[in-house]
Amino acid sequence: MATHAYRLFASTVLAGVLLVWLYRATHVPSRSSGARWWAWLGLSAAELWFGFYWVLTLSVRWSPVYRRAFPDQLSRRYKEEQLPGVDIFVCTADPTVEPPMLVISTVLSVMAYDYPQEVCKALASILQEVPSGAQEMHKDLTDRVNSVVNSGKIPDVSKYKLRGFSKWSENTSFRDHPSIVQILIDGNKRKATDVDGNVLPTLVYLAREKRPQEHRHFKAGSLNALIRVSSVISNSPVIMNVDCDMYSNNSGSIRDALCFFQDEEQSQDIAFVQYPQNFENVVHNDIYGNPINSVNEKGVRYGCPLEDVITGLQIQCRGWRSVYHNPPRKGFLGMAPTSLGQILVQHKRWTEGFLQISLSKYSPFLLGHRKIRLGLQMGYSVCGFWALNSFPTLYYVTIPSLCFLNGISLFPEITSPWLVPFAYVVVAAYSCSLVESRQCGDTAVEWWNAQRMWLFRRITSYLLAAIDTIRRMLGITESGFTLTTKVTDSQALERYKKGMMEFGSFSAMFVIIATVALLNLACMMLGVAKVLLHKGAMSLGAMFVQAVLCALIVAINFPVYEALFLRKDSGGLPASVSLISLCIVMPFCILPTNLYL
Ligand SMILES: O=c1ccn([C@@H]2O[C@H](COP(=O)(O)OP(=O)(O)O[C@H]3O[C@H](CO)[C@@H](O)[C@H](O)[C@H]3O)[C@@H](O)[C@H]2O)c(=O)[nH]1
Ligand SMILES: [Mn+2]
Repeated sequence: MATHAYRLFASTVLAGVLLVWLYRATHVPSRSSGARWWAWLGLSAAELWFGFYWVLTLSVRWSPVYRRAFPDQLSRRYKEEQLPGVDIFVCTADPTVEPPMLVISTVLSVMAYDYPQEVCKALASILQEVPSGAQEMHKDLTDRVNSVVNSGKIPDVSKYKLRGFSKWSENTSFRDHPSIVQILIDGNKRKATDVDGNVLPTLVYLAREKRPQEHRHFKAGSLNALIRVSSVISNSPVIMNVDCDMYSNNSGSIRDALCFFQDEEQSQDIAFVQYPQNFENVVHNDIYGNPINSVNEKGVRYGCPLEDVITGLQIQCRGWRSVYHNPPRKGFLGMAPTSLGQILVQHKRWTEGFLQISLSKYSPFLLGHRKIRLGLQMGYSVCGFWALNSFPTLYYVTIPSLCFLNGISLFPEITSPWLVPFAYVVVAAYSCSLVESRQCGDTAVEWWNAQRMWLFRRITSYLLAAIDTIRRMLGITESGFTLTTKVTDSQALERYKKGMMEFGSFSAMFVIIATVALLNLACMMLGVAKVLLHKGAMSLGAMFVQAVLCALIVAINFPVYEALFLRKDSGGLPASVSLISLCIVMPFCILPTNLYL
């Protein structure tokens, strides 16, 4: 029922989009109008893209599938010893941005799964650059781990017990060391139990070999190293991958996932089950509009910072299917970045990875041709083309406002019937997004914050990702994996909890954000003043849409003005950012349009 209602609604929006395109095509101003003609052309291109992109997004809403696991049925059908072995991989790459205590908590959480340990020998592998005493559950564990991290040396007592760690000698370094494998708990040899007598799973520590001249292939390299070790130690048929910042929140998740893998009808085709990325540290009315959905899966490809997506796509193209499982009790809880800079950098990495995939032979349309359904190809492309949204969005939040300032009208007048499709498309699209947010449990404020982040991401992360992808294709730069920082300083955390946006240091991304915000503020104030002074309020009719658009951009940018002018704390925008954006905005306010458009 809901699906049919959505399809009907989507058809009306499509009609609106077509009418908008029709208006653009039939009302083109004469070439002699100069600036207006150019601005019109750009706006038509932007709207053409937005319409096309909206059609792509239909694919993920057209026929949704809802899954439920019945773990009781699983227990009824399979005896404990018939259940397949499961190996759990936890990767970590850098002890400064990923504190070992965080990694240890994640490892402990996955060791606590409700799953027959004797049978499955759940292998929790830690891939870590510095040694740590992960299995020691003493009350002074934190101190000891931290002292190992700070000194970079393992105490002799551990060396004696755990000989693998002795390979961390004076001569090894972060980027240059042999493979180190240490079985911390061996479920095979003796019955390893915790203080309460519960059986513990096998726990293995692996630091893969690293040499300065060899490419590490980021997380994909880690996972493949873990797969090799696991094939020797346990050779379990099922692998589970958890990021070091994503701890288990439900001891039943393995059994839930197995319901799909063991399903009598569908299991033959199912290669991976993914759980959504949920975050624990997100506060009420989160300023950044988290959570961000991503995936966890198995099987790994190199050559792209989005190893998960490219591998998942390849698996699908080989005829396998996947399951997205989003149970009411969250399977995993992770750490969301709590500063704007971190979030934007994380999104830049994702966007760049997606665009790389879309432009390569692994593009969902090329690789997936005749192998996966069109809907799935489109679904992949929704993220695949994130980057391409940057140019039309940047255009839409600058040019109409500048034209407003200069008295150039680009939209139907307030009295024109052509205004209806524009208004309908915008109101319909945003109401739909608000309803979806509310259904996911977000508050209206969170939705509003998410719209702001949507704008920021498009004009910064997406834009820089597009530019860097072009640079990479020209051979100027190489792509990298910028780890998301998992430590936040306490003052910044306090500000986050109060719902303040964290800017802080200088960044080109902040310059773009501040410039767009300032430009719109200037256009709105000067534009309204001009209309009132010279032409009277009646003339606002021709500019109505642009005035509203400009005012909305100003409204959504409120935290930016705060950070530019009002805030005194260290999370505000640095003076250098304000200065540069002012210097960019000034000329546009003074010069007549004909000179730059
Ligand atoms: O060179 C690297 C870089 C990262 N990692 C690990 O990869 C995981 C994810 O890294 P993180 O910095 O937390 O990135 P996120 O953006 O939070 O991760 C999302 O995006 C990644 C792809 O970009 C996916 O691999 C993740 O599953 C997904 O949660 C962590 O366990 C890291 O330790 C490595 O092992 N080696
Ligand atoms: Mn992460």
